[in-house]
Amino acid sequence: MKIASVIVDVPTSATNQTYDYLVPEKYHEIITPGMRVTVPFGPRKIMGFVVQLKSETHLTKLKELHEVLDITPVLTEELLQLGKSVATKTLSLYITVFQTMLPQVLKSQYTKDLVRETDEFLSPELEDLFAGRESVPFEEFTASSISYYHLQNQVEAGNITIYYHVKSRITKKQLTMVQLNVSEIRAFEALEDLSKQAKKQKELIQYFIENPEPIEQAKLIKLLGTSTQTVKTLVSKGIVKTFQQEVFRDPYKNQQIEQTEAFELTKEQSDAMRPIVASIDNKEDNVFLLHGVTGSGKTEVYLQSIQHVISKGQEAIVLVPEISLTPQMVRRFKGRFGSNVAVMHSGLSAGEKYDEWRKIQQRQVQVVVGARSAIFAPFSNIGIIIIDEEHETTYKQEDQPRYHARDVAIERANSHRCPVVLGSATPSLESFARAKKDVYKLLTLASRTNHQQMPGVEIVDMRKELHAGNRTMFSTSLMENMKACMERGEQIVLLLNRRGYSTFVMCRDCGHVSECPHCDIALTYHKNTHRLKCHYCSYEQAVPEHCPSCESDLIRFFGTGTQRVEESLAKLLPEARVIRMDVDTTRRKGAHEKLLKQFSEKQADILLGTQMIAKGLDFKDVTLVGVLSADSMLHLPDFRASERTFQLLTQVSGRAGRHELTGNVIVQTYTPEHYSVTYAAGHNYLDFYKHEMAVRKAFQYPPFVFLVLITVSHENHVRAVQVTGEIVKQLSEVISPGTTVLGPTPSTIARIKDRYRYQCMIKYKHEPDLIRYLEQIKSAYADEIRKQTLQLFIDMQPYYMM
Ligand SMILES: Nc1ncnc2c1ncn2[C@@H]1O[C@H](COP(=O)(O)OP(=O)(O)OP(=O)(O)O)[C@@H](O)[C@H]1O
Ligand SMILES: [Zn+2]
Ligand SMILES: [Zn+2]
Repeated sequence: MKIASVIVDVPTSATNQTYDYLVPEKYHEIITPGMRVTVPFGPRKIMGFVVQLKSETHLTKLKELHEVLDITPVLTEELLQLGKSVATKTLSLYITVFQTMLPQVLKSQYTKDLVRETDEFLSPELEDLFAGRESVPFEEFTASSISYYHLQNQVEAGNITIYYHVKSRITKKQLTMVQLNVSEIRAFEALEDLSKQAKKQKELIQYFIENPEPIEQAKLIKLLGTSTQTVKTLVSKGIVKTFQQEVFRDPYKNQQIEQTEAFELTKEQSDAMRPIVASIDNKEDNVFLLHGVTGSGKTEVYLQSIQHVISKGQEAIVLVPEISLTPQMVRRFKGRFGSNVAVMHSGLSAGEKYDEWRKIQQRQVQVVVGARSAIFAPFSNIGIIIIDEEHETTYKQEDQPRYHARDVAIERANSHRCPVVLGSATPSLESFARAKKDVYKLLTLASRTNHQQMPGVEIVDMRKELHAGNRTMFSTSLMENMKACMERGEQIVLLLNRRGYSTFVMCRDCGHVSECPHCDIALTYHKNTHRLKCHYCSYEQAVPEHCPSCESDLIRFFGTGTQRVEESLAKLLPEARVIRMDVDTTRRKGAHEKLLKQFSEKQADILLGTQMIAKGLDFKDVTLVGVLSADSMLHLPDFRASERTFQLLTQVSGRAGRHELTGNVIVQTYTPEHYSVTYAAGHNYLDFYKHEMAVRKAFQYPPFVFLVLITVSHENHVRAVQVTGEIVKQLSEVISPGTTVLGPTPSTIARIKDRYRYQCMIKYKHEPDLIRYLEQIKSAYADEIRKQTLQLFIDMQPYYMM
């Protein structure tokens, strides 16, 4: 008897367990944990993952599983284990985590084909099935009497692939390749045997004697000025053969990427790299924190460490924050490792993502560069995991499963016995504190590779500007510097820190602000459609002509969107050519890269943008960086507001003067004395760290404590408060004396989509049974949660307090 334990695709806590199914005879030899199956579940047939195989069960009446969907497992043993652990630690469902690990295409059932990958004789029964075709629908296979085991062998030998149809647009691209089918000696003989008239055939054979590698048929024909008929004739004579080769859609194929060579490392760089290499060689799962100022050559250390891993036949995972935002970064990895790199990010189509994933699964690449979810890349022999800009909050997923890529990286590194490298110019306080305690190993790059000075930073007090009668959003100093910079033919980066600063509509007479009728938040004005939108629930309405409250027609837009800065620039500095980069101008695929390319080709003087321009960009002619309003993020109700402000200012300052030309930064602010601003201006991470640590200690925030944020949402205001109160009470009864439970407090946005939101915060240092307590709370409200009248979000180590 063979029994499969299956996690089913029914995302509820009641079904968050394995179900046993009898494995039909025909699957006995092929079924492996990590394969997807369909199983009968109640009246339905649903998808699931096999997590275990066994020969006994305590159950008496077992149903048979319906179908095995994969011929080779889509999740490795290691990923299955990891999935379980992530689910437990984040209080998520197993099925949700498994699906997070896979590309979209594999999350549901698609029709699939068997695709022939060789002209070699397969086996009598498979030849019958293919009957001369290159691919056959999977159903034909299941209807035949061919065993799954037989098919699996052919798949593992690479003779057949299973192809999942996503949509016709995304199906696999095939190329016809031509190759010699005989030995070189036989080819010479064939050349002799051919008559004088068979000139074309002779040329073709001659070509293959000189170039034995397979070549695309279309290319060959063009190259030799020959025809398909010639190829066919030689195929029929058995001298050459053709076969189909799958081409992966390469999202970067239209870009010329120059090959780069390794730099000779500076002393600082090689000092940093030595312990990393030692860890790789000794198979130690150390976590390194590479603290390097902007432009100190962290990336080069990553590249050369990866080279070492590749040469040992191992694999590397590199995480970068939302990679589509840093095409320059991808170019650097592709430039060094060429087609040995898979790239994974949210900007790819479902088909492209699937292709990149398969390159990893089929061991066609040794390196993956990707955003957060690339941490689940199905490599089996990882030699290093790198997380660039480790302080970035995008490494934390904000919906289920609420995992942090850093934690997952450390767990995988432990399984693979390899190092993790966390790199940043502004490490998170958590990571730096761990490095100070020697939990992580600190590596430091204190100077820029070219020994360029860090750029000079001038802080401008915007209150004084206002008093002096300057009502524009540009200080006198910034204006003068921009003009001078343009006269020298150099370039400018202008940062508008828009978060918490969106454009809203206010009545000048009575101060009425247009708010969303379903959420407690001001509506955002969208200029291109001239409408007001809610960013939480997508509600929209036309801009009112009269104030809904006092009938006045003095309705005005407030806040400073990038569009307004652009308009203002056009008035004050008409000669400047401006590229605006924000969510609106980069929505289309590839737009981001196009804009950056234009800027690098000096088709513009000013690059104006939001946070997305602060990171990773490296332009040699940028000598001036202007920050329009440094403090717009400081006043967010979030204990990390100072840290984020410091990080952003440091990162954006790092864009100036990275090459021969010296750089200059102007920071405009209404709070020039704030330590985030002054330490960033002084390029002083260490003193910022000390100051901020003192603040965190005083108010008991991470890294001194761990946090859990529980958010309760209900349509009924009273019930929301009540449930939150009950949770606070229940927790207070069980927790240890050092732990604090705060609440119930209304969330920062107290209502979203007509649901009231209350929260409870736990601060703890050591609470070994916490997960169990939280699970108990979840199950206490399971009924209400299932009916969706109540929503309960539990966020371990939250990054957004809203
Ligand atoms: N050993 C070296 N010799 C010469 N140039 C180098 C060396 N290492 C790196 N560089 C160059 O120095 C510049 C800065 O390096 P890099 O971008 O890797 O720094 P970084 O620390 O990753 O910067 P940031 O955090 O600001 O993105 C790059 O143009 C890079 O090509
Ligand atoms: Zn009004
Ligand atoms: Zn809304």
